[in-house]
Amino acid sequence: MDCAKGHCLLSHYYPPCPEPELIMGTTKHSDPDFLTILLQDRISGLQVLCDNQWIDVPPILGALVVNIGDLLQLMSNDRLKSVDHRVVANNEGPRVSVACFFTLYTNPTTRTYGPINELLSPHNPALYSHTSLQDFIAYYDNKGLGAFSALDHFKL
Ligand SMILES: O=C(O)CCC(=O)C(=O)O
Ligand SMILES: [Fe+2]
Repeated sequence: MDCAKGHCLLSHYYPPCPEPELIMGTTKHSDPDFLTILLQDRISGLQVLCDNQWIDVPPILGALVVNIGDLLQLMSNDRLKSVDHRVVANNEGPRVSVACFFTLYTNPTTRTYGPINELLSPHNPALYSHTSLQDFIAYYDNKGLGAFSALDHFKL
Protein backbone atom coordinates (compact mmCIF):
# COMPACT_ATOMS: atom_id res chain seq x y z
CA MET A 1 0.00 0.00 0.00
CA ASP A 2 3.01 2.27 0.49
CA CYS A 3 1.02 4.04 3.17
CA ALA A 4 3.95 4.34 5.58
CA LYS A 5 5.92 6.34 3.00
CA GLY A 6 3.93 9.49 3.47
CA HIS A 7 2.86 9.67 7.08
CA CYS A 8 2.12 13.10 8.43
CA LEU A 9 2.06 14.39 12.01
CA LEU A 10 -0.54 16.84 13.22
CA SER A 11 -0.68 18.29 16.70
CA HIS A 12 -3.85 19.76 18.16
CA TYR A 13 -4.14 22.31 20.95
CA TYR A 14 -7.58 22.66 22.54
CA PRO A 15 -7.71 25.64 24.91
CA PRO A 16 -9.85 25.28 28.05
CA CYS A 17 -13.37 26.48 27.40
CA PRO A 18 -15.52 28.17 30.10
CA GLU A 19 -18.73 26.79 28.51
CA PRO A 20 -17.71 23.46 26.94
CA GLU A 21 -21.32 22.36 26.41
CA LEU A 22 -21.75 25.10 23.79
CA ILE A 23 -18.94 24.04 21.48
CA MET A 24 -17.13 21.03 20.01
CA GLY A 25 -13.32 20.60 20.09
CA THR A 26 -13.36 18.68 16.79
CA THR A 27 -16.57 17.85 14.92
CA LYS A 28 -17.58 14.26 14.10
CA HIS A 29 -15.46 12.75 11.32
CA SER A 30 -13.57 9.67 10.19
CA ASP A 31 -9.96 10.11 9.08
CA PRO A 32 -9.15 10.27 5.34
CA ASP A 33 -6.12 7.96 5.63
CA PHE A 34 -5.31 4.27 6.05
CA LEU A 35 -4.53 4.30 9.76
CA THR A 36 -4.13 6.95 12.44
CA ILE A 37 -2.02 6.58 15.56
CA LEU A 38 -2.98 9.09 18.20
CA LEU A 39 -1.28 10.20 21.41
CA GLN A 40 -3.51 11.97 23.94
CA ASP A 41 -2.37 13.89 26.99
CA ARG A 42 -4.04 13.45 30.41
CA ILE A 43 -7.17 15.47 29.53
CA SER A 44 -10.03 13.44 28.11
CA GLY A 45 -12.26 14.54 25.26
CA LEU A 46 -11.93 11.95 22.50
CA GLN A 47 -15.13 9.99 21.81
CA VAL A 48 -15.91 7.27 19.24
CA LEU A 49 -19.34 6.54 17.80
CA CYS A 50 -20.45 2.98 18.56
CA ASP A 51 -24.02 1.78 17.88
CA ASN A 52 -25.16 5.41 17.65
CA GLN A 53 -23.72 6.24 21.06
CA TRP A 54 -20.72 8.42 21.80
CA ILE A 55 -18.24 6.47 23.94
CA ASP A 56 -15.38 8.19 25.83
CA VAL A 57 -11.86 7.05 25.03
CA PRO A 58 -10.14 7.95 28.31
CA PRO A 59 -6.45 8.73 28.00
CA ILE A 60 -4.14 6.06 29.43
CA LEU A 61 -0.61 7.22 30.22
CA GLY A 62 1.77 5.96 27.53
CA ALA A 63 -1.00 4.36 25.43
CA LEU A 64 -1.63 5.08 21.76
CA VAL A 65 -5.06 5.02 20.10
CA VAL A 66 -5.11 3.33 16.68
CA ASN A 67 -7.98 4.31 14.40
CA ILE A 68 -8.84 2.73 11.06
CA GLY A 69 -9.22 5.36 8.35
CA ASP A 70 -11.53 5.61 5.33
CA LEU A 71 -8.93 4.33 2.85
CA LEU A 72 -8.51 1.04 4.74
CA GLN A 73 -12.29 0.64 4.75
CA LEU A 74 -12.33 1.24 0.99
CA MET A 75 -9.46 -1.19 0.27
CA SER A 76 -10.83 -3.87 2.58
CA ASN A 77 -14.27 -3.55 0.92
CA ASP A 78 -15.87 -2.82 4.31
CA ARG A 79 -14.18 -5.69 6.19
CA LEU A 80 -12.46 -3.02 8.28
CA LYS A 81 -14.54 0.00 9.23
CA SER A 82 -13.26 3.50 9.76
CA VAL A 83 -14.40 4.95 13.05
CA ASP A 84 -16.43 8.13 13.48
CA HIS A 85 -14.94 10.18 16.27
CA ARG A 86 -15.00 13.68 17.73
CA VAL A 87 -13.40 15.68 20.52
CA VAL A 88 -15.57 17.42 23.10
CA ALA A 89 -14.41 20.69 24.64
CA ASN A 90 -13.43 20.84 28.31
CA ASN A 91 -12.89 23.44 31.02
CA GLU A 92 -10.19 21.53 32.94
CA GLY A 93 -7.19 22.90 31.10
CA PRO A 94 -5.59 22.92 27.67
CA ARG A 95 -5.60 19.56 25.89
CA VAL A 96 -2.87 18.55 23.44
CA SER A 97 -2.97 15.55 21.12
CA VAL A 98 -0.62 14.35 18.39
CA ALA A 99 -2.00 12.38 15.46
CA CYS A 100 0.14 10.47 12.97
CA PHE A 101 -1.78 9.88 9.74
CA PHE A 102 -0.61 7.01 7.55
CA THR A 103 -1.32 8.13 4.04
CA LEU A 104 0.46 9.27 0.89
CA TYR A 105 -1.36 12.35 -0.21
CA THR A 106 1.59 14.60 0.59
CA ASN A 107 3.61 12.60 -2.03
CA PRO A 108 1.45 12.67 -5.17
CA THR A 109 1.53 9.45 -7.25
CA THR A 110 -0.62 8.21 -10.11
CA ARG A 111 -1.59 5.10 -8.16
CA THR A 112 -5.27 4.46 -7.61
CA TYR A 113 -6.75 2.61 -4.65
CA GLY A 114 -9.80 0.38 -4.61
CA PRO A 115 -11.04 -2.84 -2.99
CA ILE A 116 -8.29 -5.51 -2.97
CA ASN A 117 -8.98 -8.19 -5.62
CA GLU A 118 -8.26 -11.08 -3.25
CA LEU A 119 -11.18 -9.98 -1.08
CA LEU A 120 -13.68 -9.97 -3.95
CA SER A 121 -15.89 -12.77 -5.25
CA PRO A 122 -19.30 -13.10 -6.92
CA HIS A 123 -20.76 -13.12 -3.39
CA ASN A 124 -18.59 -10.24 -2.30
CA PRO A 125 -18.55 -7.70 -5.15
CA ALA A 126 -16.59 -4.47 -5.01
CA LEU A 127 -18.44 -1.83 -3.01
CA TYR A 128 -16.22 1.09 -4.05
CA SER A 129 -14.70 2.54 -7.20
CA HIS A 130 -10.96 3.11 -7.53
CA THR A 131 -9.69 6.55 -6.64
CA SER A 132 -6.40 8.37 -6.49
CA LEU A 133 -5.48 9.73 -3.08
CA GLN A 134 -5.57 13.26 -4.50
CA ASP A 135 -9.17 12.83 -5.68
CA PHE A 136 -10.19 11.26 -2.39
CA ILE A 137 -8.66 14.05 -0.31
CA ALA A 138 -10.00 16.76 -2.61
CA TYR A 139 -13.51 15.37 -2.15
CA TYR A 140 -13.03 14.93 1.63
CA ASP A 141 -11.72 18.47 2.11
CA ASN A 142 -14.43 19.99 -0.04
CA LYS A 143 -17.23 18.20 1.79
CA GLY A 144 -15.94 19.27 5.22
CA LEU A 145 -16.32 17.44 8.53
CA GLY A 146 -19.77 16.50 9.68
CA ALA A 147 -22.84 14.57 8.79
CA PHE A 148 -21.86 12.06 6.09
CA SER A 149 -18.85 9.94 5.15
CA ALA A 150 -16.67 10.77 2.13
CA LEU A 151 -16.83 7.03 1.34
CA ASP A 152 -20.47 7.41 0.23
CA HIS A 153 -19.24 9.33 -2.82
CA PHE A 154 -17.02 6.41 -3.94
CA LYS A 155 -19.68 3.69 -3.46
CA LEU A 156 -20.64 1.73 -6.59
O1 LIG B 1 -7.45 15.36 19.29
C1 LIG B 1 -7.80 14.18 19.21
O2 LIG B 1 -7.79 13.41 20.16
C2 LIG B 1 -8.29 13.63 17.89
C3 LIG B 1 -7.84 14.41 16.69
C4 LIG B 1 -8.40 13.84 15.41
O3 LIG B 1 -9.41 13.22 15.39
C5 LIG B 1 -7.68 14.06 14.16
O4 LIG B 1 -6.64 14.73 14.13
O5 LIG B 1 -8.14 13.54 13.12
FE1 LIG C 1 -9.60 12.22 13.47
